[in-house]
Amino acid sequence: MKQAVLIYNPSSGKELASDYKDRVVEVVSSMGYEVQVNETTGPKDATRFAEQACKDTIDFVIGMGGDGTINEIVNGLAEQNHRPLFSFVPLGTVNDFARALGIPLNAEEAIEALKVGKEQHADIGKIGDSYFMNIVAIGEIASKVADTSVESKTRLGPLAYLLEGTKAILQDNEVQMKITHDEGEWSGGLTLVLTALTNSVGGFEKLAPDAEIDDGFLHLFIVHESGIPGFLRVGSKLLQGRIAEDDGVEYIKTKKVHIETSEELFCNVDGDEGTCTPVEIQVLPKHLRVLVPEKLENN
Ligand SMILES: Nc1ncnc2c1ncn2[C@@H]1O[C@H](COP(=O)(O)OP(=O)(O)OP(=O)(O)O)[C@@H](O)[C@H]1O
Repeated sequence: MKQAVLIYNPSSGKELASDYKDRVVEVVSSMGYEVQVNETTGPKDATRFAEQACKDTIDFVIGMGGDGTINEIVNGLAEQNHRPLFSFVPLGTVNDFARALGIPLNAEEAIEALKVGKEQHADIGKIGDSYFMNIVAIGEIASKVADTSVESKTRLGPLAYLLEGTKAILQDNEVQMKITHDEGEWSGGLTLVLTALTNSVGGFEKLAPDAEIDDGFLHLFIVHESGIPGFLRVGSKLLQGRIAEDDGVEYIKTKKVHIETSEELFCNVDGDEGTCTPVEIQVLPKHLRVLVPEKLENN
């Protein structure tokens, strides 16, 4: 019999994971799997469970939790030779990877969608020694968003990100950066660098409208605009899905990027605090096999 492992975080979202666990087991069992359930208790548990699932040559890993849990699972899968088919039920406040993959944001619908899923390849990114599925953001704003606490995210939802981001803009701190990518180099005073794998960032799905989940590229946005007026203009272009056209933004498709900064900055990796600069970021094309709702197949 095929083997599956469910890894879920009981504290995710509005703490609804436990309510959905039994239904996931029921649905995945109906797909012909024997299902083992692993509940996380704290940081990196999901990574350890995912690594173990690979070592046990499990066929299918299902995650349930917010982007933090899904990121931890991807980190557990990424380094292993045997990488099981992967899917997940999103329970976070933002759920960027689910948006990018077309997985329903409603947990009950996402669970039912497993039954009619199709396999698709997905790129992932590597930053230093860890992996991401969605975005690395570097700059004062990015550091602030990573400061948003789990409690505050649960209470305020996406508003928490907006509040923290706005506070950071008001501080108006421009850092010197040197950015080396496949097409050359950029140096100067910068407020924000975004390195995206998908089109969905911070719950907003128009950052990189051209980005496909398996296109083999990092979509690099260098925002060299500082101050509130410039940011508002960049923000309004972003809302229209046209940020790449703004004079205050460079947009480059690259497979690798190296970023050095005049002062050490934390990188915000998939919404959480990651490593510090300097950093090297690269794409690992089609590194994961994911189960997604059928309509993505023809994209
Ligand atoms: N049982 C638990 N109780 C409390 N915290 C846990 C538990 N298990 C894991 N965690 C922590 O929860 C974190 C991830 O939370 P979650 O999956 O909700 O992501 P998130 O990034 O907060 O999601 P989002 O930002 O989309 O709401 C993990 O990094 C881990 O440290």
